[in-house]
Amino acid sequence: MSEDRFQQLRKIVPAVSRETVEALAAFETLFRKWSSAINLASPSTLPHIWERHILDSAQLLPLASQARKWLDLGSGGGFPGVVLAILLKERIGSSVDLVESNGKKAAFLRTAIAQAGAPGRVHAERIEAMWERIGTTDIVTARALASLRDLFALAEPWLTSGATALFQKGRDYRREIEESHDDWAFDLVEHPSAVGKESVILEISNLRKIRR
Ligand SMILES: C[S@@+](CC[C@H](N)C(=O)[O-])C[C@H]1O[C@@H](n2cnc3c(N)ncnc32)[C@H](O)[C@@H]1O
Repeated sequence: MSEDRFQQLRKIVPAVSRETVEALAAFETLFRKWSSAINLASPSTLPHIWERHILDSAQLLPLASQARKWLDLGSGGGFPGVVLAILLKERIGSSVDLVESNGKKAAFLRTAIAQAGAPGRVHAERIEAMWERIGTTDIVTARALASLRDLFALAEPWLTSGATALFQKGRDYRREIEESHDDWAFDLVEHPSAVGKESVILEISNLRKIRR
């Protein structure tokens, strides 16, 4: 493991151990191996997995330092869900539920979680069917899954039951916020991304549906 990577991650997650950085590097290797067989990420991002995907996912952890129960919707190749599960191994009593309806991707997620011995459970199901199975949670994450408005519809049961959302969003995020206000009211904190210049993490709590 390179010292550079260890220091980069320490800037984002200050208490991270060398063992955890090694587990993340092993996840990156597994990701590359499976990417040649199934489509896990856009090929243009493959040379930059560490920065574009792993650090981008890791930056969510310090925003919820007390959270124990995490839920990642549409986990795809494991961002941010697998990265968070690997980091949460150091936080006793924490876990991540990962929901991914694509069977091949879910098989990859299970392999990655098992390889790392991370506290994650993979559900090869549709998000819409998961509320009763998973129940309340502290944090809901989702990256590159849907517009904010559609994310609210998918995550409504959790976000109206006390969970906080941490949604990574790109440069169009202001338009998405505006559009979502047609149907939803919520408390919002905008965090600048530590990784992408024009990106943000939207911390959303107290979601309410507007009844007209
Ligand atoms: C564009 S990918 C993003 C994956 C990952 N979060 C990332 O940032 O790399 C969206 C993923 O969500 C999954 N997905 C979309 N709609 C879903 C649903 N309703 N239930 C479960 N998974 C869903 C897709 O199969 C796909 O793997």
